[in-house]
Amino acid sequence: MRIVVENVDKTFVDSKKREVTALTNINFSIEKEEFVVLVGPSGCGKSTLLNIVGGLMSPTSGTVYFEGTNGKKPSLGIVFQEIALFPWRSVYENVIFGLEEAGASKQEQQEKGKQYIEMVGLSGFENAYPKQLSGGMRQRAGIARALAIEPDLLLMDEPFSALDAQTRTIMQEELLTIWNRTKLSTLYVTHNIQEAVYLADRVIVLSRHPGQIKSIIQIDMPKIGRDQEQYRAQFEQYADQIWQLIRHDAQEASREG
Ligand SMILES: Nc1ncnc2c1ncn2[C@@H]1O[C@H](COP(=O)(O)OP(=O)(O)OP(=O)(O)O)[C@@H](O)[C@H]1O
Repeated sequence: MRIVVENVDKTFVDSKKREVTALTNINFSIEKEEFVVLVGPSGCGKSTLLNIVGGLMSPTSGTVYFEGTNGKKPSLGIVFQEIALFPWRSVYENVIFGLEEAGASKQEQQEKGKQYIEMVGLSGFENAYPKQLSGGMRQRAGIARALAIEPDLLLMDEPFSALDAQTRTIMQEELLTIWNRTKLSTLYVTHNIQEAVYLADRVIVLSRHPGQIKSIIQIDMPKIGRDQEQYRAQFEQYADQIWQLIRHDAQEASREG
């Protein structure tokens, strides 16, 4: 499956009835099994673009289409910064939610539920409720819920940004391990450059006012082990290249608060 974003523009009307161009002339694709990261300063339109790709919002003009679906409606797994788990459902019941909705058999629900709870490292917590979990564990449950439906495309909007730095590093590592097993086409939003270089096959750098693609950078390093000593110089080069591209916009964004 390939996802194509073609000539997408998005204009909002703000509370003072002024038009705000959030995105303009956005063109890119997500190839089968590709991990694409959208990076850019605050307000450049990352979340808007992710919502448009996920069909949660329509573009003002342009299209998003899926190739190679054999006429089937593509399925999407979505993980947001603040995972909205159902508080009245246990971890297991949250994880199988999408499978229930899709009408999967009880046996399939049990098998997939077990498989993805194990994959995110939550075995033993099946019967726990969201309020009993730490922030990192809630994100794990949310990821398992998104993965359990085995979606055609995984959309992640700053999934780890509310976590402390150590938990975040661990979750990034584990996400790569999971990705290596599932090979899901993924669109991942972050404003963190290190995270982008660590995870991406390709990084799409957005600029702001209006949000448009400034550059698309292929990360030519092995997917697993980029944090090893031998890649340190290359890693820093990519990070610096991206920082130079967004520096000016990021400074402006921080002045605007
Ligand atoms: N519903 C809305 N109505 C009006 N303007 C909006 C709306 N949603 C987003 N915008 C504007 O569109 C632009 C892009 O917003 P968006 O949230 O997509 O950016 P972002 O890159 O995800 O930002 P952040 O990193 O801060 O989350 C911003 O200027 C924002 O103010």
